[in-house]
Parts: sequence; structure tokens; C-alpha cells
Amino acid sequence: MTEPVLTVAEMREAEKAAMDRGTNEWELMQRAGTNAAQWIMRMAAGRPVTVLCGPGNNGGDGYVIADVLGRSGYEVDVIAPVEPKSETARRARSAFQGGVSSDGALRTGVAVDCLFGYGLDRKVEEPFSKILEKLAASPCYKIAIDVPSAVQSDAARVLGPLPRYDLTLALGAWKQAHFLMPAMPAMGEKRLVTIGLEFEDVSSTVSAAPKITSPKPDAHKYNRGLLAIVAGAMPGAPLLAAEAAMRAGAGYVKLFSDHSHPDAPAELVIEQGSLADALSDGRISALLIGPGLGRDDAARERLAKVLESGKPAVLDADALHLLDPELLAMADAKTLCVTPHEGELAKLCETFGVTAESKLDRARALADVTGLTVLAKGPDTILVHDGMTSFFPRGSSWLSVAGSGDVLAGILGSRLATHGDPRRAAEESVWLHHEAARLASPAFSAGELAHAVKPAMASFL
Ligand SMILES: NC(=O)C1=CN([C@@H]2O[C@H](COP(=O)(O)OP(=O)(O)OC[C@H]3O[C@@H](n4cnc5c(N)ncnc54)[C@H](OP(=O)(O)O)[C@@H]3O)[C@@H](O)[C@H]2O)[C@@H](O)CC1
Ligand SMILES: Nc1ncnc2c1ncn2[C@@H]1O[C@H](COP(=O)(O)OP(=O)(O)O)[C@@H](O)[C@H]1O
Ligand SMILES: [K+]
Repeated sequence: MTEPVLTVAEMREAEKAAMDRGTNEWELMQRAGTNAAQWIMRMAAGRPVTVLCGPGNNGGDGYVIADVLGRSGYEVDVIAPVEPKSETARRARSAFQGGVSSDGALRTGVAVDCLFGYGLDRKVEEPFSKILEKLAASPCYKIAIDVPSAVQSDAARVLGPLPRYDLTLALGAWKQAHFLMPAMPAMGEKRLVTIGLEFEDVSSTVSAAPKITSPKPDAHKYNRGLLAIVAGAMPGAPLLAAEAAMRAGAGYVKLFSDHSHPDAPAELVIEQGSLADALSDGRISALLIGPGLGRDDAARERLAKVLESGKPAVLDADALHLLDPELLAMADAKTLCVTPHEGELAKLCETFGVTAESKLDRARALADVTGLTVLAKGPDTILVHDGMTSFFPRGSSWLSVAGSGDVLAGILGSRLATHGDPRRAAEESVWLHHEAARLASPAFSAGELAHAVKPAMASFL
């Protein structure tokens, strides 16, 4: 099932729509608190629970949670530095029969943070900041309800002390912050608690693990996809991309390079000479250019030839520094996928006159202005294609090694050569990259990562 990722405004709309259909806010809060309590009991397994309740409906959820836990025989403390402000939260406060203190020690066991949810809109100050500091210092098992209380739900900005949580329970739907830096790594395991909301016109989702199919019975090397990797000034990076591409499904991987490659595997076909001639091979189903390309006139010339060829292509690394409106006009942007890291994204945005505050907004605006499929890499990888945004579970931080971007580009090129769908290829490439990293961890080289793409493929067949 595709799981939507909502902004605060979209979340409020979905809740309003539920109320228009006859489910009132009290009912939604009961569902949220009751369903979250099931997870909490699973984690607490009998240990005492402290619930921290804030002034809004996130605090209201906290009182419902405390009530359900108390009725189930749990020892529950509630710490609420202020009285609830919203009517529904006040009702939940009154329904809770147990004791509430305005401050106090956190008992070891489990702490459930319901100070603020998606309504947080400014810096967290005392008394709330002191409680979050206490929570951060406590050895207890920490659960954030909806979002960690110091995290702004749309942009993942950190507005106060941010403890490291063991579990974050998203209520009703995922929020953007669940998948964005800098807040994401503090959230621990993340689980979605459904409360029966319905979502229409969703434009952002969590990428679901892909299903990769084996070659058809009548497959041969050309109809399984021929990826041509166009090299340039430096020989190493395109070779690394080729090592990954050969293990990601394409039936044939060629390297168009004028270098000698004594380290290249025997099965990699290397063609030298006229690039225009090489590109005229009608059997090529996708191209990759950028790793090791260089940024001089010769590199620009090679990029122009790739774009003129009209074939689906992945543009990475140096190609992202060279790409400009004049070059892009030679191609059909719909068939192109760019894979910028933060620096390359900034460069592309400058070139195409895009200004936006966050990485997410920059990626969306760039895709909008250019029509490109944008895979904005990093710990919080974001894919934007034709108005749709996909977020991904976090990959291993061991991926922060030189050359791992070349491996990703190779996988993406290989998937694109296989079926020609840029969005699907980009999603598959991120999952395969993350899985290869998991299998190769810890402390792998990019070459080892490229080799781990083969067992990673087995995880998605
Ligand atoms: N609506 C629904 O149907 C459902 C909603 N659900 C739950 O509601 C949550 C959203 O609730 P919410 O909108 O009441 O906001 P919430 O996150 O509790 O906090 C806002 C409160 O804090 C205040 N405030 C903000 N920043 C502050 C600061 N820095 N320092 C101090 N105060 C600050 C702000 O008041 P203000 O002072 O701005 O007037 C307001 O009182 C959501 O995450 C989910 O858990 C579920 O039960 C499902 C059904
Ligand atoms: N801390 C991290 N956590 C998860 N993934 C990371 C992290 N750092 C980098 N990556 C991933 O590793 C790859 C690095 O790509 P890139 O910056 O182009 O490296 P290079 O240019 O050395 O090949 C990207 O796919 C990125 O998403
Ligand atoms: K919270």
C-alpha cells in the first residue's frame, strides 16, 4: 500500500474532511491515543510509563494514552507543565482518572512524549525545554507521539532540545519531517498508527520496496537493456558505475571511453573512438554520463551528444555542473534523471534560476522548472518526478564514502536501461543502493558496494 506523506496543512484538511463526514475530533483523538497505546504496551511490557502532556491535541493524545494504560493495569505518571488549551484536550484531561503533576522526575521505564505534535510553530522554551532536557538525559525507553516535540513537522527544523527517541509513532499519516534531516536520525524506529483518515490527491508518498522481476524466458542480452556509460577525463568513476550496473539487471553494459582500462572486468565491453558513431547504435536503451566526465569543452561536447541522442539518460556528477538551459533544450527532459547531492543541487538551482529554502523545496522547484526527474541524494534522499515526491527510509551512514554516488548512478542507469521508466528506476536504485550498503557494511569501499549490488538484487526479486 502506498503511504502518503502530508504537510501540516494537508493533515488539518484530512482531519477536517473526516469531521465533515461525521467523525468528531474527540473520536479521532480516542482512536489515535488508543492505537498508539497498543504500541506503547508492546514496548513497555509491564514497565512503568511516564506520559508528558503539552497544551494542544498532542497533549490530548497523551491523556488518552495514559487513560488506556492505566485501565490496562500499568503504573502511569502524567507530567503536564500547563493545563490543556484546546477543548478536546481538556475533555481528555478530565476523562483521565489518574494523577497529574506539573513537574517531577522521570521514572525509568518508558517515557511517552506528547508535549507538541504538528502544531509546534516556534522555539520551545521553559518549562517545556527543561522537560525535554530531562528526557534526553534519562536512560528510559523514549517514545515520541506523532513527531518528536522539538521538531517542526513540515521542514524537520529542530526548535528545542531533541532527545534520541527509540520509537516515533506517526499518527494518521506520515509527516515530511519523518523523512528529512536534521531531525530524522533522532526518531529511532518509526511506525504509522492509522486512525481511519482518508486522503485525496496525495502528491507525496513513502517509497515502497520495489519488486524486481527476473528476465523473461525469451530474454536475450539486448532486450534486457543495453546501458552505455559515457566516460570522459577520469577513468575510475565510470568504471565503478559500470561494475554496479552489470549487477543491477541490464543485459549489456558498455563503456564508451578513450582510456585504457587495465582493471576493467573482461565482460565489460569498452569502445573507443567517435562517440557519435557509438551512440548511433539503436540497441542502446539508456545512457549514463557524468562520473569522471570532467568539466571542460570536450566534456560539454560529450554531454551535448548524449542529450542530442534522444535516449533516456542518467546525468550525474560533472554532467550536473555542465547542464544548462541550452543543453537541456536539446533533449526531452521527461526522459532524463539527475542525481544531485546537496552541492550539485545548489549548482543546478543556480543555473536554472530556482530559489528555495530547503532541500525538499529546491528539489521540487527544480523538477517543476525543468521537467527533469530529480533524485536529490543524501541521508534524506528525495525523489521528485512529474509533481510527485517520494521519500525513503534512511540508508546506512556507511554510504558516506567516496564513489558511492557513482555506484548509485550505475544502478540507476542499469534499471533505466531495463525498463525505461525514470521514476521506477530511481526508486529501485535507492532501495538497491541501501540494501547493498546493508549487506556490505561496515566500512566498505565503493568497489565492494558495487559488488554487493548482486546479493541486494536477490532481496527484491
Ligand atoms: N486535530 C485532530 O483531529 C487530531 C489531532 N491529533 C493530535 O493533535 C496534534 C496536533 O494538535 P494541535 O494542533 O493542537 O497542536 P500541538 O502539536 O498539540 O501543539 C500546539 C499547541 O502548543 C502551543 N504551542 C505551539 N508551539 C509552542 C511552543 N514552542 N511553546 C509553547 N506552546 C506552543 C499551541 O498553542 P498557542 O500557544 O500557539 O496558542 C497549541 O496549544 C497532532 O500532532 C496529533 O498528536 C490526533 O489526536 C488525531 C486527531
Ligand atoms: N550519511 C549518509 N547516510 C546515508 N546515505 C548517505 C550518507 N552520505 C551519503 N550517502 C549516500 O551516498 C551517496 C553519495 O553520493 P555522492 O555524494 O555523489 O558521492 P561520490 O561523489 O563520492 O560518489 C548518495 O547516494 C547518498 O545518498
Ligand atoms: K510529540
